[in-house]
Amino acid sequence: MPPGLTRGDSFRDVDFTLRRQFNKDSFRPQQREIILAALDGKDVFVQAATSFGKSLCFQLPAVIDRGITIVISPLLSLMMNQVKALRSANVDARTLNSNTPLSERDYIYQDLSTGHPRTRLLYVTPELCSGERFRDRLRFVHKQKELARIAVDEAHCISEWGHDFRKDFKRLSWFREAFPDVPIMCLTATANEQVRKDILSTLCLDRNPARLRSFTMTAHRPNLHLEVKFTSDEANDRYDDFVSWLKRVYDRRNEPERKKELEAKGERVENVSGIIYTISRDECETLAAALKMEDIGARPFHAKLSNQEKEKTLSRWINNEPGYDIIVATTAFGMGIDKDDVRFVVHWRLPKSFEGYYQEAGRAGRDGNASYCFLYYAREDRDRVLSMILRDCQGKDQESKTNRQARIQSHEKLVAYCEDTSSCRHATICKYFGETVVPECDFACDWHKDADGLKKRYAAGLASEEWVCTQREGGMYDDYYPSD
Ligand SMILES: Nc1ncnc2c1ncn2[C@@H]1O[C@H](COP(=O)(O)OP(=O)(O)OP(=O)(O)O)[C@@H](O)[C@H]1O
Repeated sequence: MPPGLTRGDSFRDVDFTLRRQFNKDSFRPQQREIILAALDGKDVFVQAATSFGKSLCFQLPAVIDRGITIVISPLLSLMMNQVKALRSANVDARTLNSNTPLSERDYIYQDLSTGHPRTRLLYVTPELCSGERFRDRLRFVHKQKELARIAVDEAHCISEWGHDFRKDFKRLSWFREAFPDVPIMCLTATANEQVRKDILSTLCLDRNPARLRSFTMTAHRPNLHLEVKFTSDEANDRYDDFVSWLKRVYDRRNEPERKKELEAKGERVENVSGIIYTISRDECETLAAALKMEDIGARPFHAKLSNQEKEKTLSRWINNEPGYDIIVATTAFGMGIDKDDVRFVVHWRLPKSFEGYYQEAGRAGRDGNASYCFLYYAREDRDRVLSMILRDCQGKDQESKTNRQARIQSHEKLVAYCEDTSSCRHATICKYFGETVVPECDFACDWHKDADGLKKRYAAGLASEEWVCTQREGGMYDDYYPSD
């Protein structure tokens, strides 16, 4: 905590604040330690699995400490959702981004100009942090000793070695230069050794190791049942395979005993909440329409829909309304959305990166109950995705070249994961993130469930390398849809 900032003793009880403000009974393992380190004025690095509860690690100190906490986040949807949740818990949280209405923007700047802002948490984009107007206000707040902490969420975006590199994150080094006494917390679910190093050096947290507390937890999510499903352009059997799986789930829920249980809980048979990630808008629309034709409650969700339509879809899906059981989305959907009963996540096509795959799969089972994560893998998609990556990463500067190399590597690792028929999926994931301990897998992956069956499906399901190579050389996989 910057010198001069004091806290009222009544708020120092983190358990009390957890219950009173956040309506939670107890901390999850390590949360308390992280929060106490932050309250102690340390810089804090947190790496923890999706759904661990990372946000609380900066939100709770922000409520306890005097002054304002600036939260830097890369995604508008993520910011909006967190702000909404905090405001409903009576915390004065706000966001300043390209969508913020003028009146709110004026209010926030005015609030900062007082030097003693009432806002407890201000969520901003990294781009905003480079603007002189915003920086000026923060300098003033800092002078008044009211700048409590800087929290960098999704901190892997800092590194060109990461899958989601954003150049503006690099400029966050300004915070330590401008406010050397203000603690910084950075959080991520997906970072390997190189990315971790980059985060710490960009934010200058490695300059004073005594001031830094690092919490690196396992990426393992034991309740996720991971399965790779092999397919090809020729077989084109994703749809039938998925629908027959879903109908089997519905059938089981329709059995008299089970149905009675569900009715007692006020649940519908078809209320098996899920997300299907597609790679393009067209695919998203056509798939949602096809599922709807079969009376499956699926809805499309992509950037070109109106805000009104997206909000309606989202809130009905979150509230488990009939006809809104499955969201068919393009990538990035779900980040920051706090729906805990998502029972399955399907990747209709190979995602662009290993980290992206695991982040998206991590939207499932946030309540800790068993959930399914299917990835449909075709070698043709492997080559299409690679051509997409090469097309997206054409920058000539060193940063762009490094990022291109990192993204190609991540893609290759994901392909290797899909093509692997002799290891536990969870073990491969943990190893990817640099963990040395092999995680327990209680039949929660296709290899553990049936290693022989997996090998057979692999042998039968994919197009041959020779055929894919011929197609590739003919330029068949060069054009791919834009994803948004
Ligand atoms: N101590 C706790 N007790 C109960 N629920 C908690 C606790 N801490 C966090 N949660 C809940 O866990 C859920 C996930 O938290 P959060 O969104 O912060 O996860 P995250 O670690 O940021 O995950 P991701 O990287 O997937 O976004 C939220 O619903 C949050 O309210």
